[in-house]
Amino acid sequence: MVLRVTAVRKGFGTRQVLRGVSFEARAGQLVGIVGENGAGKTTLLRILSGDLRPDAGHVDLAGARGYCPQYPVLDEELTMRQHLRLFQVAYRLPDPGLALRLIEALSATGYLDAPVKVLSGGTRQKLNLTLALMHDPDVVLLDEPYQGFDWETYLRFWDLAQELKGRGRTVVVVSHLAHDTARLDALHHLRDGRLEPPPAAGTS
Ligand SMILES: Nc1ncnc2c1ncn2[C@@H]1O[C@H](COP(=O)(O)OP(=O)(O)OP(=O)(O)O)[C@@H](O)[C@H]1O
Repeated sequence: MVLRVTAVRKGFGTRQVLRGVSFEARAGQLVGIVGENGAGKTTLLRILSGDLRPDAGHVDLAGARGYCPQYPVLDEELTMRQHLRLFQVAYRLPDPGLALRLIEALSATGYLDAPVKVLSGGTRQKLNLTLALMHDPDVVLLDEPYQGFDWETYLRFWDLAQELKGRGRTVVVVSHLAHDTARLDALHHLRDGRLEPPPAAGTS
């Protein structure tokens, strides 16, 4: 099992957001987590990414993770290419080849030398997604990854997700909309701080 989440709990002040979240995902699985606004999806993904500590419970994750946050954390003054360069160094990659292929697959090559401050929301999101995927992580954690995408890009996103799955990567997609469920291997609803349906007993 590449990802095992066991009885994760998290609260902010007196508000208990996650009340015992458990699920598992194998290599090559595409898992969706849906829930209403404020259900705790981002909180859960931040815990999986290591950005936030749970109050209780465990996250066991094998390999490298790639985290695409809900809101892009980009420097307005830097270009796309400069972001790729920064992350290439941070990830210690010998070359930006995969990043450039992702930018190409998302039809954003024409914006490589534009500073982020002039980019549209959808194009920022393409960069955000590329930064999460460019080191080819084993577990990909995507928070509303297709927000702002036009229809063509949305379809390309799912092609990318399928390609990652085909190469044995584990992909977790968080969304407030439960559409395109046929593309997923498993779909969990986050409701009242727990996932439904609960994992079947004895599955591994
Ligand atoms: N750092 C924080 N401090 C206090 N409360 C927080 C913090 N982060 C999240 N919350 C609260 O936790 C609850 C869940 O928030 P979260 O962002 O995880 O929901 P979500 O399911 O991702 O929502 P959305 O679909 O609107 O993005 C909300 O009530 C939110 O206000």
